[in-house]
Amino acid sequence: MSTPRIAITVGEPAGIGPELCTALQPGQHAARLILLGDKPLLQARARQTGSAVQLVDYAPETQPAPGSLEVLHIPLAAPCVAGQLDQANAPQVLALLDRAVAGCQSGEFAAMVTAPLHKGIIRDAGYGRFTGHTEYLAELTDTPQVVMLLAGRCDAVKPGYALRVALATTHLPLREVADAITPASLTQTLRILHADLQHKFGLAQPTILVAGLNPHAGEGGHLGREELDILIPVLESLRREGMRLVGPLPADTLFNPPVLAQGDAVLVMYHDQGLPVLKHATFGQGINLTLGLPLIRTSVDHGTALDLAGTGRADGGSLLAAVDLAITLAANQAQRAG
Ligand SMILES: NC(=O)C1=CN([C@@H]2O[C@H](COP(=O)(O)OP(=O)(O)OC[C@H]3O[C@@H](n4cnc5c(N)ncnc54)[C@H](O)[C@@H]3O)[C@@H](O)[C@H]2O)C=CC1
Ligand SMILES: NCC(=O)COP(=O)(O)O
Repeated sequence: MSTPRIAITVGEPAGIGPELCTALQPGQHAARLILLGDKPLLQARARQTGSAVQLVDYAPETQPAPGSLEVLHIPLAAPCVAGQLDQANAPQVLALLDRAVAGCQSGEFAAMVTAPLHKGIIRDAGYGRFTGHTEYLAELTDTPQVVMLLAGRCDAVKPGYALRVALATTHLPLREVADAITPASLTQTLRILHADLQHKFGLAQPTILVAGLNPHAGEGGHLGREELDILIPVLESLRREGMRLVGPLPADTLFNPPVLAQGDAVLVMYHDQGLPVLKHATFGQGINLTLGLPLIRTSVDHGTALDLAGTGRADGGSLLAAVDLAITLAANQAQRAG
């Protein structure tokens, strides 16, 4: 069997993505690592941050020399200075994703890993509907609904415990969150999460802890009706299908270790209900995985960190974890396919 190829998009050129990518050690992975980005930028950022890695041009059918990182060169539109955003380069950031997706769909790549991009500069450049990788990849692959899941090891719950936090809504203004949680969307989110806990994480009968939307999970309807009108009926209906669902639970106490220990994953209703807790517990080694896509996509748990770009001080642990997970998921998928 040939060595799997993993596409790694280097993300926002002014951020820490390029230097974290050139700090990867290809010899440590059972896969070919292909960096999708501007080659001169990657060479410059590697020099600036003290990486001696050998960057070679990607040729699909040619196995690179041991220890070298392959680069699929997609040029920037304008020169880039670390830490300084330039909307002229936004189309290139999206072109990296387009190329990675095309390669995953054709079978050229076994999986894709994304280094962080800057959502604001892409919007400033005129991509008015862009809200993040998750939504963009769903659109590119014609997937009506996907689920964002972040995960990291959290020994405070119990040794080796994997804290997995999935989101019922992703990058939405808070004002729009309640309206976005419908019986149909919540049902589909739980179906995708349940199926991927089984297939991607090997949990035969996963237990999902579901957070309420309102304070105290609505306090019996006195602090909001979404639990009574939407969450409880959806959970009851899916329980009748055999899913193990606990909740809706008040989000303020759900993340206490004894409660977390009863589940395999948490479903929160919105971005900042769950991710601050996850990042507090696991920042620097967490991963972000998009569930429900027809391809494997993992990512980092952090953003572009413009304040650190070019310094070589950014922690590469999360990118490493994302690459490792992509390789594992790709190997599992290949094994299932026979
Ligand atoms: N997967 C992605 O593409 C993600 C992109 N973002 C985007 O990144 C941009 C900046 O977001 P912020 O909220 O400022 O978050 P951020 O994660 O870029 O920075 C927050 C703080 O964490 C630090 N930090 C981040 N990554 C680090 C690392 N690897 N090692 C050490 N310290 C690190 C930064 O220096 C900063 O102090 C935004 O446009 C946001 O949308 C944010 C999260 C994920
Ligand atoms: N906070 C996680 C995050 O914003 C990741 O977004 P995405 O770009 O991976 O969709």
